[in-house]
Amino acid sequence: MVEKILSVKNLDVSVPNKTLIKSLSFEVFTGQILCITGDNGVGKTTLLNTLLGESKKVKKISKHVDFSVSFDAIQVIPQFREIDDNYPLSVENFMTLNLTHRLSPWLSHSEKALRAQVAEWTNLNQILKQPMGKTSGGEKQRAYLAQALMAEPQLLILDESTSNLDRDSRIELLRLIKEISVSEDIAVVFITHDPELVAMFADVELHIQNHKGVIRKAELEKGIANV
Ligand SMILES: Nc1ncnc2c1ncn2[C@@H]1O[C@H](COP(=O)(O)OP(=O)(O)OP(=O)(O)O)[C@@H](O)[C@H]1O
Repeated sequence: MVEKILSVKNLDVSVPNKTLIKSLSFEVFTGQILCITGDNGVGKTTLLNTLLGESKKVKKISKHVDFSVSFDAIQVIPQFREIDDNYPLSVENFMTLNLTHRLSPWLSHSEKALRAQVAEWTNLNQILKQPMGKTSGGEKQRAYLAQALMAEPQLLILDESTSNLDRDSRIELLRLIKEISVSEDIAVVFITHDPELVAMFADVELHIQNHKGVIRKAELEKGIANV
């Protein structure tokens, strides 16, 4: 069932002494990918940080930002991070690194079952025992996605997470995310500069220009069928 996860109404996005985006309004729903686009410096990452700040507040009194989920239900996958070639942790151990509610050093049956499910979704089964340092760029981003999915999020946020990947890996990552968002009812917010990915995968595009956000529908008919 489609559910509204976030509603933003007339929000001003600012940094000290400067308003970057004025009176921004949009909504985010489960099973959908919202792409946020716009030139460098228009305020996309600042918008994201503003929203995350609101989601952390215990008393939700903002007139402008209404989350139907708590901060714990939100996972962020940032831009590609450097992992040293000698980083020894295996892909499967990396996936469970952030499980916070563990009472013992061992995984429970349900955590193992979830890890197996997530490894299948993210196409990591063949490399679970491989050290993260020996994985490719695309495999690393899928491992970050898997780590985020282990938290069973309702909202997944990707900030330029594909920018260091080659075209095939970018498309594969987004195709997986699209499938998972639909099957697991996860809302996705994807900040990107890549028009091809927007055309293929966005359900809605929020384009920021001249301090304003404009909603554009992606041309879905050009979409996944052509991949
Ligand atoms: N804490 C801060 N104090 C002052 N200015 C800031 C601060 N944080 C960001 N800025 C400025 O605000 C503007 C928007 O930055 P932001 O990173 O949100 O843009 P962006 O749209 O995500 O850009 P990019 O596509 O390059 O990542 C930039 O000019 C940046 O220098």
